[in-house]
Amino acid sequence: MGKRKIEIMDTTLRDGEQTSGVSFSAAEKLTIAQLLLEELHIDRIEIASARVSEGEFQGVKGIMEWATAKGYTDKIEVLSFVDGGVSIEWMKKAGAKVQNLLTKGSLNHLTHQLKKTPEQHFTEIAQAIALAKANNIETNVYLEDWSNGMRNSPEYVFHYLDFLTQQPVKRILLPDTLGVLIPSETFEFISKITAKYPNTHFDFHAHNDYDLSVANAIEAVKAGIHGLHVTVNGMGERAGNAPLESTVAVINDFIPEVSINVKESSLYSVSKLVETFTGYRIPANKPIVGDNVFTQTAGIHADGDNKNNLYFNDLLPERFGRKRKYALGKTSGKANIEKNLQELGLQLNQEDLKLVTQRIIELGDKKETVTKEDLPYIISDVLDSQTYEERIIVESYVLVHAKGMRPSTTLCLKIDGETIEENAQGDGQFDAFMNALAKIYKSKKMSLPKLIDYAVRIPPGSSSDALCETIITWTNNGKEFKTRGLDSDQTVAAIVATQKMLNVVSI
Ligand SMILES: CC(=O)SCCNC(=O)CCNC(=O)[C@H](O)C(C)(C)COP(=O)(O)OP(=O)(O)OC[C@H]1O[C@@H](n2cnc3c(N)ncnc32)[C@H](O)[C@@H]1OP(=O)(O)O
Repeated sequence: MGKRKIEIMDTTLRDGEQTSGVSFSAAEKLTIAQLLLEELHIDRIEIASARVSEGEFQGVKGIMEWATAKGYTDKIEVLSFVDGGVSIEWMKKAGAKVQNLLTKGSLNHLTHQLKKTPEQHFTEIAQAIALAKANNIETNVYLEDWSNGMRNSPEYVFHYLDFLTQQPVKRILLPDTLGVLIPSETFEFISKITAKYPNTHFDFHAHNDYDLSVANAIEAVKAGIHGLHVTVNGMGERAGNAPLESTVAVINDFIPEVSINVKESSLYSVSKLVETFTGYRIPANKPIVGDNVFTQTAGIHADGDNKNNLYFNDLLPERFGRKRKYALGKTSGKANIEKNLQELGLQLNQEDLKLVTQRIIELGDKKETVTKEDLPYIISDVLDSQTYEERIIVESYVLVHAKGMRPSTTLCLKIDGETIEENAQGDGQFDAFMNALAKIYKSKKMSLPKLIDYAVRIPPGSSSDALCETIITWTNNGKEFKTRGLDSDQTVAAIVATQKMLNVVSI
């Protein structure tokens, strides 16, 4: 028997955009829509709410022009309202072809928000569906607050579903709008519905208020649901929606009787792009996509990985386009350090390895972060040897920051013994420094890694003359790495980190 297919509907561009403080531009929406459909192979996407704004209208119009040329119009959905045709008119002008009509799935919401009777609501819904059909727009229907409806007014929900399943509706969408379900209830409610209406397509839409969105989505699949709603990075209102990444991994690893289309190996790159567009940072411990989730910190774990991969589970980072890392700090043993040295192409004898391990543990004890790129410096320092020579040295600089003037820098850089001087302006002191550096590199026809992240923190435990730790993330030839600088001045710490970067890439 073939596997049961579960449709994945991604609503990053609609419900995900309801994350407080997040707003996509039309161009960002188009890029994300293209990646969701073509790179990740998501089945359907919900891209906006109708009527919201002119920007939203332009976003939908742009996506629909692209989708029409590609033949994807039936994969693209817009949330619409029971509003006497205003949403349909808006969608028609934007070229959208599928409405997800927002209706009331609990008697409580119907009575207190719309202040209507079920019969009045159903009549208006039938009109909205008919009007859409007349305009060549297909209809799916959301039962907003459905989960509370099943708890508190099940007779209303079933009365409504009896009516709705007779309407020309393609899918019925069952949201746990307030994220109140627990897995056993999700299974019970959805089982009742799929048993009663075996010929109707139902989607489940989870929210994460109790951190149960993925668990609920899984129970919905077991109870016979046909589609699941997710968002990239679990974005969404309040605690967000079911995260695409973990929902996909759990289904693939634990429910073999169903299949989904999503391409796992592109999950990480799309997640990072959405993070960049939204400025909504992915927590480091977020499964699949967080910075730390494929990093072994404990020495014993790194050692076990060398001995038959004893500390691996099925979530291999390569599945998601990622790599395992080995952290450096006070819980590192020599196995962690050897793994990092291998990556840098460096080797130490056992005695030196012990000394370097000891120094890293000491730094970790002082709460300092140690990156792989710090290793050459630590080795050179600990072994007091010529192991590591700097080819490139920031010899001197003047940083100017004065009110009413653009920040500027004069920089003298020594490359293989030759000193070169340049001036530049920038948006800030460090930007001016980087612009001067870029000029020097250009004149020497050398390429400079790209800065992709800049984080400053004060190591906990520092006294009032606090040291700043600046950790800069760079990319060079598709490889990402971090360097760190420590100084009482933030810009100087950044320059220290930059000098390390210049030498690391020239090893
Ligand atoms: C599934 C979900 O996540 S629900 C999220 C729904 N999406 C959104 O709200 C998108 C953003 N919303 C908006 O831009 C606006 O709220 C609009 C354009 C939809 C409406 O704006 P406004 O007219 O200013 O009203 P407001 O924002 O206060 O919304 C409340 C009105 O919507 C009505 N309403 C609530 N649910 C619905 C519905 N399903 N269909 C139609 N109207 C509804 C309320 O009864 C209320 O009407 P009233 O003022 O006549 O009492």
